[in-house]
This record gives sequence, structure tokens and C-alpha cells, in this order.
Amino acid sequence: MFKNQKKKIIAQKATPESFKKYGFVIKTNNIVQETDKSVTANQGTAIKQEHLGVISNNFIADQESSLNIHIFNCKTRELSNNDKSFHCKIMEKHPFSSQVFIPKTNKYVENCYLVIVSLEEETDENGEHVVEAFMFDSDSSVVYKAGIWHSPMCNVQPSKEVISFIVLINE
Ligand SMILES: NC(=O)N[C@@H](O)C(=O)O
Repeated sequence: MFKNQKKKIIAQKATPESFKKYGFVIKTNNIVQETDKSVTANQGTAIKQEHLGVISNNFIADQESSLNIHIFNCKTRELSNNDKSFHCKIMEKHPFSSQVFIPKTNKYVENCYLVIVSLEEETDENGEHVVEAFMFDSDSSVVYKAGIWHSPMCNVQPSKEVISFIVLINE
């Protein structure tokens, strides 16, 4: 899988539509205005945005698993000086669970972290696996569907500050 693929990939902006075959993009600061179609909660004191994503648990019945909460404090990744590219050397996947990364930064950062993904079965005309790259802002969380190949999290924010991600995964 991914042997010696040297293709340079231009990252695209992550949106729920552009990312949907790999998982979900959940923007966490778009405080919606109340409309007649809003779903309210908490005795009308909250507007609920429903079903923005799913955390699937594909462990078989006799495999004990739990939905665990971790924090990944991600340091920034080295980017090449000339074209600010990132050399992805590792891809991983979680066959039995979605994985959610919810970033916490001190302020809004555009193009904050890089997500590199691939479907197990998608190859191009040369038989190479199709790999796509997505740029996420700091107000967006990423949900990887179970079985999606992805690079370990890439914090690429210019300030080089660590980003703490709350991570949810069944394991
Ligand atoms: N995605 C990422 O950064 N790492 C996780 O997949 C992990 O479980 O290490």
C-alpha cells in the first residue's frame, strides 16, 4: 500500500461536501441564528445542530470496546522551506472505529492542520492509491470514517504552537 508514491498533492479546503467520502467536517464556531426551522434544546436556551457526523463502532459483538477520549497535543510538522510541502511518510487506519479530532486553539487559525486521506480500494490509472489532502481551519473538527487511511495529524499552523486535539475513538 502506498509503496514509493512520490506524487505531489495540492491540499484543498476541507468542506463537508469535499470530504464526505472520507468522513465529516464539523465547524464548531458557526453559531447559527435561530430560525423557524431550528431545533432547540435545553428548554429553548440552546439551538441544536443535529447529526453532523457519526462515530461508528464496527467491533464485532464479542470484542469488548469502549468509546475512549484522548488528547493529542500535536507539535507543528516540518514543512519544506521552498514550497511549504509536507512529506507524508506514514499512513494508518482504524478498521473498527471512526476517529474524531476536535482542535482547541487560543484563536482562530486559517489553514491550521493538514489531513491526508485515502480509500482502501481507490486506485488511479497507474494502479497507485488515490491520496487526497485537505486543509482544515482551527474551527473545524475532522471525523475519519472507520477504515480510512490517514496520515498522523499534521499541525501546520504558522505560529508553530502546539494544538491540543480532543480525540474520540472506539478501541
Ligand atoms: N490520526 C492520528 O494522528 N493518530 C491516530 O490515528 C492514532 O491513533 O495515533
